[in-house]
Amino acid sequence: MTSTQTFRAAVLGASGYTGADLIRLAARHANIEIVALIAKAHAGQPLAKVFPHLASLDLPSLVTSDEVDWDGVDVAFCGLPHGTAHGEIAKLPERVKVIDMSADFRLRDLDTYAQWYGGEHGAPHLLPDTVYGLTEHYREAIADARLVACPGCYPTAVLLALLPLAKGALIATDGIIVDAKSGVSGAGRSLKQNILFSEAGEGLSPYGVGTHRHVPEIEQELGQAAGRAVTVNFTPHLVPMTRGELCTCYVPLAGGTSADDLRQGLREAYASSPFVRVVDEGIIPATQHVRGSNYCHIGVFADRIPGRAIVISTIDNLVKGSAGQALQNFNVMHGLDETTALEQLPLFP
Ligand SMILES: NC(=O)C1=CN([C@@H]2O[C@H](COP(=O)(O)OP(=O)(O)OC[C@H]3O[C@@H](n4cnc5c(N)ncnc54)[C@H](OP(=O)(O)O)[C@@H]3O)[C@@H](O)[C@H]2O)C=CC1
Ligand SMILES: CC(=O)N[C@@H](CCC(=O)OP(=O)(O)O)C(=O)O
Repeated sequence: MTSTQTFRAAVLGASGYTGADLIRLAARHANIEIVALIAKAHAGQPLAKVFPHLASLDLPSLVTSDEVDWDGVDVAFCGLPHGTAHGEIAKLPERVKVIDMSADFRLRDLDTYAQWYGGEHGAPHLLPDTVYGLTEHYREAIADARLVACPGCYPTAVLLALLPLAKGALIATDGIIVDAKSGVSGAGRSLKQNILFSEAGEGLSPYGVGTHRHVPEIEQELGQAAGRAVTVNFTPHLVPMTRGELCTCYVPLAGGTSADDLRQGLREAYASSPFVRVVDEGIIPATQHVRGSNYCHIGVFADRIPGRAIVISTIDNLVKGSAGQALQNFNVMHGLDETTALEQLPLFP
């Protein structure tokens, strides 16, 4: 649907990577006027100083949240660290719609949240009305939501590949193994030793082995789809590239199904989803095929081990894995065509 209505948007975390990509994409959206850019350490600086690649945009300077006139804001995109976002979102007027890219509102169970994120939730009263923002699977609920919790980048790639298979009982739910890889921008822009060029370059580092906080998020959604508890073995790796994420999922087939059935099931599930492409046999998804775009490419392969298949899913962590998906949710929440301002093709090579 096309509309001429303009929505006034604030970006929290505008000096971070997800904030920057959100601004890059939203600046070309005909229905969005960016009215406030919020930061902490960088507050007071012009956007062009923090992000010279956005210098051609005529946008306000970075400010703190307290300096914003929230009466003049319709929607807030939140790219704050998890553990910070819930407190900041709780302060916003109820009439402001919120699209959160942090992890703070993704887990529905408070005990699970406390166990994996360490500490009490800052806004539990908002959780019951929060919608999980995996657009392709929650469109109707997102359309009516006030607060949307966009999935983590790894859960986005994994769940787009596996949710329809769990829902359709095409795979068994015990013994799913996910081998995941992410570019360094997934760790954000703040300084951390493990993402220094000299430590992340020319190496491949597993991390969060058996303990990564995306495990409960993936299990929450797969469990709900399957109608019973699901456990997933998930191991992420840091790869010396800037953007991109690729998840290789080793899955047990449900009795009698084949890799072809899985491919067919995914094709049917995503027949009306413009950003998910189930690639043809013979094509192997790679991060270079989706870089800079909102696409997710999924490939299905037979495994030499009888009774198993391999499903490979790839996204750009900053686009489909955060800012692009946030904008896709904005479009759904405002009755706009889902692809608005997300039409750009991947950047290759
Ligand atoms: N990077 C990625 O690929 C993805 C990230 N996410 C999630 O999105 C969120 C943002 O990530 P990312 O952009 O990478 O992070 P960055 O570290 O790049 O940016 C964080 C932003 O938050 C601001 N900020 C930090 N602390 C506070 C505070 N106490 N109050 C107000 N603002 C604060 C920073 O402002 P300043 O620098 O001015 O202090 C900065 O603008 C995180 O929750 C992350 O987990 C989700 C999916 C993918
Ligand atoms: C490479 C890297 O460090 N990646 C981040 C994931 C970023 C993300 O998408 O997830 P959240 O929104 O849940 O932070 C990590 O593993 O924590």
